[in-house]
Amino acid sequence: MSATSSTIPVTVLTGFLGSGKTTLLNRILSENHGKRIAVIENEFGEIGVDNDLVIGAEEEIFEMNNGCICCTVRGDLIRILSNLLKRRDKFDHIMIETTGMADPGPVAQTFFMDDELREAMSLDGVVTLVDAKHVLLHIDDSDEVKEQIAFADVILLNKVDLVSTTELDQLEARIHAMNSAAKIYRTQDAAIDMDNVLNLGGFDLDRALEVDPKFMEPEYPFEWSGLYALEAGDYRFLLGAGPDPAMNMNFRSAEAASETAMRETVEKAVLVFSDNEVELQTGAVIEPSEQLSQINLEGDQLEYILRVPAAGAYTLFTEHHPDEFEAYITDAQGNRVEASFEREYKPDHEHDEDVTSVGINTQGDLDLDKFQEWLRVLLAEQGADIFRMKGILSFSNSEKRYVFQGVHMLFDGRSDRPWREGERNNSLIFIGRNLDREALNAGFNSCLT
Ligand SMILES: Nc1nc2c(ncn2[C@@H]2O[C@H](COP(=O)(O)OP(=O)(O)OP(=O)(O)O)[C@@H](O)[C@H]2O)c(=O)[nH]1
Repeated sequence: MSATSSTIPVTVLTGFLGSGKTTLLNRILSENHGKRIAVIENEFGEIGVDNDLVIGAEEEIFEMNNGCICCTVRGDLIRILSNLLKRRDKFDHIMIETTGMADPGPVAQTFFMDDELREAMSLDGVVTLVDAKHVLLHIDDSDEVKEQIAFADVILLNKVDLVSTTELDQLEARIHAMNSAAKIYRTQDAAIDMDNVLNLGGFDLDRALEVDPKFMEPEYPFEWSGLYALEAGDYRFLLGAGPDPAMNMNFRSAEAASETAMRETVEKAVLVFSDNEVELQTGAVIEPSEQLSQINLEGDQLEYILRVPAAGAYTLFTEHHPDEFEAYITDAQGNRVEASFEREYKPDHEHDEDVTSVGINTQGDLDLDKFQEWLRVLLAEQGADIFRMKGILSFSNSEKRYVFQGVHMLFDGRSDRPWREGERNNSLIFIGRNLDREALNAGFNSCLT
């Protein structure tokens, strides 16, 4: 129950060496946003060179010089923050820059640990700078880079001038697969509206959903569906070479040519995709059915026949996005037929990362005791791997929303406003390493009354 509106917001700034942290800090300190910011630098080595690079105006800069790892830093940080508190009338916001090599966890944890600090300060957000040009050199073998991404509430994909849009798209997709709750901005010289990095107000579920309406969705065995209004007759489904030698698909009839009708077929298609597939070679005829077809995609120009028995609405579900294979449909005259509605789904096989996020979105009320016990055991066993968790919960004994966030084993929550009519719901997200989606869902569900 510590976070109140009178607490001082603290932003933790992370990012690998050279990613642009100092550049961002300089902006924050020189821009006229009306906030007085105290900056704490957590520097490597004996002399904090960055101190000279930061354009300090009225802001005070404190420096921690004792290296970067874990507990020593935390002790030092608590001491500095406690000193700052004695002068709390002098500033409105605290910014902590961590070293490029550090896991931001211990720094973020500080605000959940020390009683005095919990009363006075609240973690407003973790902002992570990512060097769009160089991050790929480190992302595979640096735990720090993964942790910095996983901890972030906001990610600045910086140095966009040094890479192509395609590279940026790929990088953003990869980062997003690791931390689906973070808001990602593309920046050059860390140019960003201050409102996007300061005063994030902890975790805002609406914002997370706005970032990715799919992040709370279950994963699907297909990536795409399209609804077509077709006449009776044969259509050609044409595909070029893609990244995979074969792909599962299901062609089925729909109730009507509407988006709702397409949505209604989704659960049925999920069942079909869990069935055994029938392997088909190029030229094969596919009729609308409950059959899962595995179409062979070896070759540059492939074609399957979609045989439509009667005029009506039909849905095509494909394991991969048609764009990956430059796939499209033509009628008998060779005219391209476009889908009336399309939808993309979050795939369940995209995560090549050991760091991922698991979102849970469930109706129903939680039993407080059961939930506390579940969380206690979960964090005792896997706290080291759970970097962040955030959520809004509905407890059976309360009329108010319960908002919480945590870092590793430590977490902090509070009741906020009353639930509105029809709004009660539980939504939370875990971001971490080796997360077991099914076990988390099952464990959470077992706490419902
Ligand atoms: N091309 C390009 N260079 C940038 C951009 N942003 C920052 N830089 C440059 O990258 C270098 C590193 O930026 P810093 O802001 O010092 O990075 P840092 O994260 O503070 O670095 P460390 O303190 O070493 O961890 C500087 O020379 C910046 O001028 C950008 O968007 N594009």
